[in-house]
Formats: sequence, C-alpha cells, structure tokens
Amino acid sequence: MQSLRSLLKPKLPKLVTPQPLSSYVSRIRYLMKLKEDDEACREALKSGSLLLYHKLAPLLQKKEKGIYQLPRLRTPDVKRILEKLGRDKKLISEAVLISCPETAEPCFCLDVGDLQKNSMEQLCGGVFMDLRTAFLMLTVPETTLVAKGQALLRWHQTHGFCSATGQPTVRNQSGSQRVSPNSGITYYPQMAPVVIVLVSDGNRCLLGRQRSFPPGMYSALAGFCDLGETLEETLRREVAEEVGLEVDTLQYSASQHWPIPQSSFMLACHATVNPDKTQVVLNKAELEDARWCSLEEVLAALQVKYPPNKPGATPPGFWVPHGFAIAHRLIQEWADQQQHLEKK
Ligand SMILES: NC(=O)C1=CN([C@@H]2O[C@H](COP(=O)(O)OP(=O)(O)OC[C@H]3O[C@@H](n4cnc5c(N)ncnc54)[C@H](OP(=O)(O)O)[C@@H]3O)[C@@H](O)[C@H]2O)C=CC1
Ligand SMILES: [Mg+2]
Repeated sequence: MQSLRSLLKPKLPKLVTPQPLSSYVSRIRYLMKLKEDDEACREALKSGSLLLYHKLAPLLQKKEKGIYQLPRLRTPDVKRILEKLGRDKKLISEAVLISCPETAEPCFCLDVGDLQKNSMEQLCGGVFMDLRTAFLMLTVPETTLVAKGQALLRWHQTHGFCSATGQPTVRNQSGSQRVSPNSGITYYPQMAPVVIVLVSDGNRCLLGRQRSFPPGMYSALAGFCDLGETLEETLRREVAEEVGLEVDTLQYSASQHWPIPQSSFMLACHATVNPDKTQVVLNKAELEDARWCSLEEVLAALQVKYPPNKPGATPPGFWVPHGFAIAHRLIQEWADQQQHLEKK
C-alpha cells in the first residue's frame, strides 16, 4: 500500500537533459534546412565550395604526375573567374547543392558549359574530363561526389518542362526539386532501380558481356526493375531472361548510385543456381557472351589493370570492371568467399 506522504507528494517528471546532436545528425539536419529554405541556401552558397562541370564533364586538377584531385573552388573565386570572362556572376545562382561533406562547408555543382572550355581550364588550373576517365583518377569518396554532381546537373538540364502541361518548371534554390507553377506538380531528381547479380553454382561464377562493353570486359548480370516488381522478382526474371537459368537462393550485398548513362540505383546481390542445372541459354539480344568462371580465372581477371594495356589492345583472358563499380565489389566478394572455403 502507498504511504500518505507519497500520495500527497506530486510525482514530478524526471528532467531529461537533451543530448547534443552527433556531428552526423547535425550535418544531415543542416542539409535538410538548405534543401527547404531558399534564403539559407543562398547564404550558404556565398561561402560554399563549387565543383565545376563543362557540358557535364567534371573539372579535375593535376596534383602530381598521373594523380588528379577534385578541386573545390570557393564561390568568390568562381565569381572572379566569371568576371574575367565577362560573364554575369548571376550564373552562380544556378549551382545545385550536392552535400555537406564531413569536414567541409556545403558543396555545390555548377555547369559552365556555355563558357569557352579552354579559357575556363586555364583560369581554374585544371581540365574538364569525361566522367569515366575521372573515375579512374579519383578516390572513392571523390567519385561518389563527382557522380552525384553530374547526375543532379543532368537531371536539371533534362527536366526543364512539365510533362503534363509542357510549361517550364521552376527549381528551388538548392535544386532538390522543380515545380510546375501551372499544374502544381513537384518533380524530384530520379534514379531507376537496377538489380545487379553475381550468379554462382557453388564452384564457379557466371560473368556476362554486352556488345557495348570494351573488348575483353565481363561483368555481373544486370537489369532494370519493371514497375511493380520486388528486388527478388527482378533478379529472378533478369537471370531467366538473359542466361535462361533459374535462381535458387539470393543474398543482398550492397547498393550504389550509378550515373552512367542516366542515374541508376544499383542493388547488388549474390545468387546461386542448382549445380546440376547450369547450362546457359543465352539471350543474344541482351548479351554477346556469358561464361562460367573458376576461382583461378576470376583472380587473374581481378589483377588486370584498368584500362588494360594500350587503347584498342585486348588483354589475354578477360577482365572485370574497375573497383569503383559495384560489379567489382560483387566479384571480389565471391572470390574472397571461395578462397575462404578452400582454406577450410
Ligand atoms: N555500376 C556497375 O557495376 C554496373 C552498372 N550497370 C548499369 O546498370 C544499368 C542496367 O544494366 P543493363 O544490363 O543495361 O539493363 P537491362 O538488362 O535491363 O537492359 C538494358 C535495356 O533496358 C532498356 N532500358 C533502358 N533504360 C530503362 C529503364 N529506365 N527502365 C527500363 N528499361 C530500360 C533499354 O532497352 P530499349 O533500348 O530496348 O528500350 C536497354 O537497352 C545500366 O545503366 C548499366 O550502366 C551495369 C553493370 C554494372
Ligand atoms: Mg542486362
């Protein structure tokens, strides 16, 4: 039974001291604010850093022989460059917010495709490079940033009109959305979901090659998700469509945004097929070839330097996509697992 004293004494709620937000949460909340608040975003742009692109080719700076970096020019520096070229500084306001990297100020991207490429390169002390070439020069965090910047710029360049009314759409300051004033439809940057899968029969893995791949390159199988499909359904359908096999089990591995040729959201999985039912029936419209590869062959392929040998030359055997592609990760994971099993 409760004492009279405890009944008379009102129970006060325990005071909870608010914990300071972690640096990650603070950064994410700040990014949210910049996306939603045009004025805050305009203010952030004044002192933020900019990745420059010329017709979607990112600007890279040479650090030393063969080593490049992604230069983050400050907004005032870019304004000065634009002034030198006699261009209106208002172009800066077309910059699109990419992210808030851990240690730095907000990072924006801007396409200066209307300006003379050579003059821009001279004034910025860098070169505009094709994105795939840039991927080979940069660190993984840099490739993620430069890919996102290009994807955002491409999306804005191709979504200037409302698909319902045909009227121009208007972007917010951060570039996180475009609105059609007439229809009221809001458009957001899009990615098409794609499943990429490395099929194994327990001892070997299946690699395929599309006609459009560079000579000698083989990769995991991939395919766009159809509307209404689950990841599992897409995976089973694509394997059946492309190589005529039925998947037994599947396991999710990782995901990646892939900007080429349009933004895809790559969902990477491992899958197994019955080792007694491995005969490939190739869909020639989709794949030029598919081959079952042993661990030794895969280890050799992973060693081939990218791009192999000289342009136009095909390396002996075959090779697999570079480490920046999620296909490489799947193939490496499979090889590691097989080596681990062999050691047991
Ligand atoms: N990061 C990585 O490691 C890898 C990334 N990828 C990427 O994955 C994507 C898909 O791979 P892929 O094997 O080509 O795909 P699919 O096997 O689905 O075949 C491609 C075909 O799908 C059609 N298509 C194009 N865009 C779409 C879309 N948004 N939705 C539905 N169908 C579409 C086109 O056919 P049609 O022209 O007849 O309409 C195209 O030729 C590619 O963009 C590729 O770059 C692929 C492998 C590795
Ligand atoms: Mg495919």
